[in-house]
Amino acid sequence: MKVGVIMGSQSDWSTMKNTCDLLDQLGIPYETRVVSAHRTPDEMFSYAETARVRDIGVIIAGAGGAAHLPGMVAAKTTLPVIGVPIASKYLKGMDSLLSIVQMPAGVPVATVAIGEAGAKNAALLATQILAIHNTTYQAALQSFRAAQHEQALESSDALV
Ligand SMILES: Nc1c(C(=O)O)ncn1[C@@H]1O[C@H](COP(=O)(O)O)[C@@H](O)[C@H]1O
Repeated sequence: MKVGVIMGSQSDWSTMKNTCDLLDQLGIPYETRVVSAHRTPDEMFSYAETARVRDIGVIIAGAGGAAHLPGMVAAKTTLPVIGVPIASKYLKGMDSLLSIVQMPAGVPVATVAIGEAGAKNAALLATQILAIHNTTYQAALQSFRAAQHEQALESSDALV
């Protein structure tokens, strides 16, 4: 089972690369695609409708501005969808965040923080979902946490 990483535009890649780099680090298979509710609506529906049979277990959707992509994908699949708000030029991603997070009851999108931190947490959340029944992924997450723990302690030592 893999993660589907999609984004509304190629211009989102500098943020969404953080998701893919972390999935690589954790050893999680994924595919990437530019799909847009606005610019390629038919392809977006087809992506969402076929995701499960193509062995995708979780979808991570990054979008900026009027960020309809995560919600529209969520409307067409019962796979979990994690939305990453991209930092937009004029409104700094507040538009993206509110577009993604304020879903009506019945069609959830798990929304993470704006930008790089959110993109990384999306990868971790997706891995945690896939790890429910996968002990290899559980071990990868434990190693990640252990390394993070060491790094935090070391950064504290470096303050002197
Ligand atoms: N929010 C969406 C959707 C969508 O929601 O379907 N499609 C493109 N976009 C967003 O438009 C922004 C500007 O895109 P361009 O840089 O291509 O003009 C991007 O952040 C993209 O996610």
